[in-house]
Amino acid sequence: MSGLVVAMDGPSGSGKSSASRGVARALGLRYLDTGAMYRAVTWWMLQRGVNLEDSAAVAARSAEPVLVMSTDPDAPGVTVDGVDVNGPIRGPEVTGAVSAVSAVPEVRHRLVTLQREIIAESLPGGGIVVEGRDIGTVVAPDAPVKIYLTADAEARALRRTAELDGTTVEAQKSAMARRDALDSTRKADPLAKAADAVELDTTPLDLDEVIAEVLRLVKERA
Ligand SMILES: Nc1ncnc2c1ncn2[C@@H]1O[C@H](COP(=O)(O)OP(=O)(O)O)[C@@H](O)[C@H]1O
Ligand SMILES: Nc1ccn([C@H]2C[C@H](O)[C@@H](COP(=O)(O)OP(=O)(O)O)O2)c(=O)n1
Repeated sequence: MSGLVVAMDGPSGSGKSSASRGVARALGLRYLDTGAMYRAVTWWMLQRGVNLEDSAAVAARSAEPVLVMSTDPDAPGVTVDGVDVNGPIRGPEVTGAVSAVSAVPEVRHRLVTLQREIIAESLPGGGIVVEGRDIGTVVAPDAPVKIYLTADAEARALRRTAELDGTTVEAQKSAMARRDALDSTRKADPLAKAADAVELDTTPLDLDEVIAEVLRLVKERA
């Protein structure tokens, strides 16, 4: 029995996680947050004192962290070497370092392999909504539904600021612009819209409207 894969890509704050979880819930699918995987590896590298400026040092240890993902859209999460890291991976230290770690080809190769295994395991149960930066282009290029979410920089910064303590819209805007630039220009698997992805600008939409539009696209395409 074949299942459905919905690929959801886009920059930080475009609404990927919220929309993907909502769509997975509505369709009874699993949900995979690939950004949490890059964040968890980054947390592990920082814990071990690996010099993140040295891509060879990151590559040399990239096979060590053992990640276990929860794909329940009501309780998503990640453990690394058995440690629940769902709090720390959202902190400023990991957020500031994750682009450097995710630019290392060995890290990407390992995580893309793991992501494809998780996708394959979900198919007999109906399928999965997978969100990240390279899902429609690299991880699941055959996904029948590919969405590229965007929102303008001000809206994305406002959304992130509302989630985090002790930050301002301006600080978020510049941190997000820096991360977008690093994620977009890396050689391996850059943030890019797949040619066959549908672009959805979420700036004027609330979350329910975004979910409804994605569900409409799933109905039309899958
Ligand atoms: N369409 C929307 N309108 C307003 N706020 C939104 C919308 N989509 C998501 N949000 C809020 O914006 C924040 C970032 O959304 P998230 O789904 O984490 O984005 P991403 O995964 O792309 O970084 C969250 O607090 C979320 O509740
Ligand atoms: N498929 C993916 C997912 C995330 N990444 C990288 C790039 C991002 O800056 C970080 C963190 O991703 P995450 O989706 O958690 O970021 P946001 O929640 O959107 O701020 O990981 C990636 O390179 N490839």
